[in-house]
Amino acid sequence: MPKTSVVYHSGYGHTQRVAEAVAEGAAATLIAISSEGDISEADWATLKDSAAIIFGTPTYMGGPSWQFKKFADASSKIWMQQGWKDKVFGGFTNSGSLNGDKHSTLSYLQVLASQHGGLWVSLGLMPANTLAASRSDINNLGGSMGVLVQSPTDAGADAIPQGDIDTALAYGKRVAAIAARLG
Ligand SMILES: Cc1cc2nc3c(=O)[nH]c(=O)nc-3n(C[C@H](O)[C@H](O)[C@H](O)COP(=O)(O)O)c2cc1C
Repeated sequence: MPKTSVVYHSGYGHTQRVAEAVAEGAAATLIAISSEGDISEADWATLKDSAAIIFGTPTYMGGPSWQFKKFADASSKIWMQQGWKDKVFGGFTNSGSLNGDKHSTLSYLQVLASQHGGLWVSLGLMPANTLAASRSDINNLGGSMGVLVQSPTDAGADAIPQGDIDTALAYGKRVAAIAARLG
């Protein structure tokens, strides 16, 4: 099985819970970006060795957190050498509102992957959008580019709806399977 890594930032633990679900689905290594926006040299080496990299960040003010952006900017050194070219990439974001402008964040993650010459993996799940649909259903937020998650702002990560966690699990599995197929 090719190595998959999930590199994410979480300010208050909600996005971390999503990262854990994606990593569980992908059997991936988890790399947390620190509150200072840094990862270790060993973490950079892990990313270099990975066939697939999945980015994760909360949506803050309609985009990635500054800590994730600092990580992305630091990856410009790798971009110079096209060191991540042809890797498989994916992404997820989490916010307080059902919409919350998460699309802007996912678009940014896709652009980052594309700058690195990567192969972006879509969500690949049909939306749950019938009258009977609920927040317990897979892809109930109806995304297609990557994983969208909504966390109530007055509760901890355990209040994230199961449908969103299941979506994250399924996406991790999909990214790892595609990396294996290309492997
Ligand atoms: C600085 C800041 C900006 C935020 N901006 C947005 C936003 O644009 N849209 C939204 O729906 N929620 C927004 N939120 C809410 C967070 O996305 C939400 O609480 C999320 O679960 C936080 O994830 P975390 O615990 O991993 O940091 C913002 C929160 C903070 C602290």
